Amino acid sequence: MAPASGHATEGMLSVEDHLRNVLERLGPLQPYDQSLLEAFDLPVCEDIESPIDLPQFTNSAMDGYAVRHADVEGATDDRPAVLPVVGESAAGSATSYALSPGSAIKIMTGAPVPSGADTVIPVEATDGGDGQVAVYEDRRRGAHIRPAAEDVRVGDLVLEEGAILGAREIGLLASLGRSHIRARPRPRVVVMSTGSELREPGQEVGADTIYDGNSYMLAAAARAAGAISYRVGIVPDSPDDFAAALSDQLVRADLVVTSGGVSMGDYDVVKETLSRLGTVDFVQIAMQPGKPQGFGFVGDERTPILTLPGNPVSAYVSFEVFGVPALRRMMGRLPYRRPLVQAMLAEDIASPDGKRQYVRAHFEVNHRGAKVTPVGGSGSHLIGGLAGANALIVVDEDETALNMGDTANVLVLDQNF
Ligand SMILES: Nc1nc2c(c(=O)[nH]1)N[C@H]1C(S)=C(S)[C@@H](COP(=O)(O)OP(=O)(O)OC[C@H]3O[C@@H](n4cnc5c(N)ncnc54)[C@H](O)[C@@H]3O)O[C@H]1N2
Ligand code: MOO
Repeated sequence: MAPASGHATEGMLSVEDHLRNVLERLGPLQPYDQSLLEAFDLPVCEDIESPIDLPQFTNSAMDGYAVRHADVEGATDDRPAVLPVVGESAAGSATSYALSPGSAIKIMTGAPVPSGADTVIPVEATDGGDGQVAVYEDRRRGAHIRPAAEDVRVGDLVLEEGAILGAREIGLLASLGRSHIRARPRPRVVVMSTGSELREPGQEVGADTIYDGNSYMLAAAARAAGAISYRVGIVPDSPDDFAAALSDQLVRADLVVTSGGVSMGDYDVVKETLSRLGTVDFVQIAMQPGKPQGFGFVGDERTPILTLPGNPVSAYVSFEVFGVPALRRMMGRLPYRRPLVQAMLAEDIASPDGKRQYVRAHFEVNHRGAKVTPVGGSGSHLIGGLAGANALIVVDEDETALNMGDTANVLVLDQNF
């Protein structure tokens, strides 16, 4: 075998090239009418114009009495305005009253204001009477009346295509009478871990077996990115088992994510099995961690598949760098990638030339600004250190060192974007 020669990153693709390739080959999923809550946190795929006014009808902001302002003007404790109570308007009661001069109608919060009334006197400013009411305090004309259409008018553009459906947007749509909304489906991600050394949490592990942390981590990371995820039980390092498990899963997958079996070993089952199909490219990326990667399509439906390396930190970082943008592309959610933020570096960092390094770190904002501190070691197996991090420092390909006090680019994990 020829000895390795030339630059350490010769033959490797850059992170940017691989990510571009993934994003170019994926398209957004087809939108459909989803029930409102299903569409939570998804971008809406239509402009929404209001079909109704909000408020729909002029209504009371207080429990009290609907009156004509002229009939109560100047009322005080000593000289109350006494009016006959000629009816009642309660929220949800369809009765429509007209108020004749010199009378009052009892009214509840949210109930339609009778025509002829221009002011609501809260019950606290009266004796609360039924047959007749003594009003002890004046209010300005129009007090406690919520006019029809003061908030939203029929035909107003209330949400633009692409807006994210959060609690407030969903509340508004329901208030406009929308039960369904056009949005892309949440991608269904099937996560598979390969490795004959793996065991399920809860089972016994022996001297040469380990727990399958990756499939749990990646299934959780997919959910955090807004997807639905299904975790498949451990698949041993056998091409037949892997091919069978994969083909069983395709029916429920918009994206398959595997971990393990993509490097140079004798039992690298993912690479071995999928390379034969010719539809998945296995590449080496100039990044650390996360060097061996694969992306392509499998099955009759050409389901996209991301094959991530098995080292836990490599799998996590790879999912953050390639998986999260892939899912956001499928959801039609911009921006595809987590924005970088700048922070003051609290320690020196060395980084390999020609590779982009993702350094586990702790990010905080204090009174002096944003600060980031590397945590744990750099080994790709250090899941304990990974769990202690809340950020990744991104050291560019052409940087071999960053010094304490430098401004570093940081991916702050777990933040909505
Ligand atoms: N000769 C070479 N060896 C390796 C290279 C290389 O270029 N030449 N690359 C190294 C790098 S970098 C990485 S990353 C790993 C990737 O390996 P695989 O994707 O083939 O993964 P495995 O060999 O199956 O496992 C690697 C490591 O991770 C542990 N693992 C795997 N799956 C899980 C899981 N579900 N939960 C927890 N831990 C898991 C596994 O036990 C191994 O320790 O290859 C290097 N080797
Ligand atoms: O790329 Mo591996 O991901 O360095 O451990």
